[in-house]
Amino acid sequence: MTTRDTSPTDPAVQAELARLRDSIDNIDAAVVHMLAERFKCTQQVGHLKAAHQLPPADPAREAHQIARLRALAENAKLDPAFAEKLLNFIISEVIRHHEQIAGAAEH
Ligand SMILES: O=C(O)C(=O)C[C@]1(C(=O)O)C=C[C@@H](O)C=C1
Repeated sequence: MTTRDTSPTDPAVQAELARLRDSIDNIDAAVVHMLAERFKCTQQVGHLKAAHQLPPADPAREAHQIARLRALAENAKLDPAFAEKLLNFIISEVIRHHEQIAGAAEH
């Protein structure tokens, strides 16, 4: 049998896989809920920035967040490069939202 074989496995292995997948599903749900809360906050930041003509991006704040997240990741034994990439991905979406809000406020 190879590792790619899809034939039925030992029931104990199936049960362990199902148990781990239940935990993964719970964690993924928590991540989605936490991201939704974060985006609710950043939407408010976007409106505040647009109302006061502040730029969508704040590179100094981002540098601080990245340094902090990398340290947290290292303590948590998570790859800091991955944590940085993930934060940059989220922030780039936030900046896109901020730009849309600012654009809409101009009209
Ligand atoms: O804190 C801000 O000024 C934000 O707009 C929020 C946020 C973030 O998502 O954390 C997004 C864009 C900025 O460049 C920095 C941080």
